[in-house]
Amino acid sequence: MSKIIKVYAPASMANISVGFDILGAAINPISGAMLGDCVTVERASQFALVNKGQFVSKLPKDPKLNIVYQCWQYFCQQMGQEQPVAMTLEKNMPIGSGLGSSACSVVGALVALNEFFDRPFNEQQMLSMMGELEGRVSGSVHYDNVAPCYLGGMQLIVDELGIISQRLPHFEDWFWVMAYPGIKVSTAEARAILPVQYAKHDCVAHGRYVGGFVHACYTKQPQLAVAMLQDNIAEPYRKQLLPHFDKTVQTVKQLGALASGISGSGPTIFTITDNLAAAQKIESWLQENYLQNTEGFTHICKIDKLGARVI
Ligand SMILES: Nc1ncnc2c1ncn2[C@@H]1O[C@H](COP(=O)(O)OP(=O)(O)OP(=O)(O)O)[C@@H](O)[C@H]1O
Ligand SMILES: N[C@@H](CCO)C(=O)O
Repeated sequence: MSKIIKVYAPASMANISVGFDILGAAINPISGAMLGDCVTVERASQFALVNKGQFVSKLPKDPKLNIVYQCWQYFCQQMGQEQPVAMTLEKNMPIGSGLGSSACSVVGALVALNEFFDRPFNEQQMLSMMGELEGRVSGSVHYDNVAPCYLGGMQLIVDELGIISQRLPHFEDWFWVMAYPGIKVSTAEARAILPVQYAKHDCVAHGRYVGGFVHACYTKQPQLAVAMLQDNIAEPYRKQLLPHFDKTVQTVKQLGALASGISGSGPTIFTITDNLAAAQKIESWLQENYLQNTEGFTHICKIDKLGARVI
């Protein structure tokens, strides 16, 4: 029987307000819906890529610009031999959503290829390849979508001593209400609007927030963690790209949100609560008020502990 590998790569939220480019988590809707891309690899005499899925029409028209094609090329280059395969991408994630859409395709493609060829690359080599590919489409190498999408859980990018990312403990009882309004924000553009330099007091505050959040996760202090979830690096500059962000944050707080922020570079927002009834109330309000068109959606999620997996 011929070998076929199919991999599911979950959506992720980068930054989580407090960790610009260094913190991210994979997410999983509690409804059981699969929020992520799937990539299939099988043997072929020449390379082929078939695209399908809800957001297939949003992919670049030139197939060589599809990041999945570039993943295959780069993977073969790193293996030192060109190996033709037939790949299928199920593009279920909207592009430019802040849910790590390109990361889903990159991670799905590289994990499927690595499994298909009996794992020529180890975890750190894989992560490094994923960062390189993500960097090609988003304007700079950052691991805060690819690392959680690949490894699952909440990931802190350390990138020292040969280790790119390590898992942080998270609060199991938190619900993450995700709302994608249906409009596109390009990561490269959302990066370009950020300042080149920050004032000393902002750097000090940022260090306090991210240090405090990591400490609170390890010492299981949810209240402190919530207080530390502040973004003084990206949110003040990016919120203009999102529909009435300040009013949305204010309203969901009144509905029971513990904290809210921009998922990745937006326009998806996340809202945290430890209460399912409040999560449902917030979700309904966001559906009515934050979605801008029929492509928008909401999901109540938990952190996905598994990351990319063969299905
Ligand atoms: N398979 C693919 N999936 C997603 N984007 C792709 C793919 N192939 C090529 N691209 C291109 O990569 C770019 C991805 O843009 P961008 O980084 O803004 O989206 P994103 O990954 O959805 O963002 P975010 O990480 O904030 O969710 C787009 O220009 C898109 O056309
Ligand atoms: N950390 C990246 C994530 C992009 O999805 C950014 O905020 O630009």
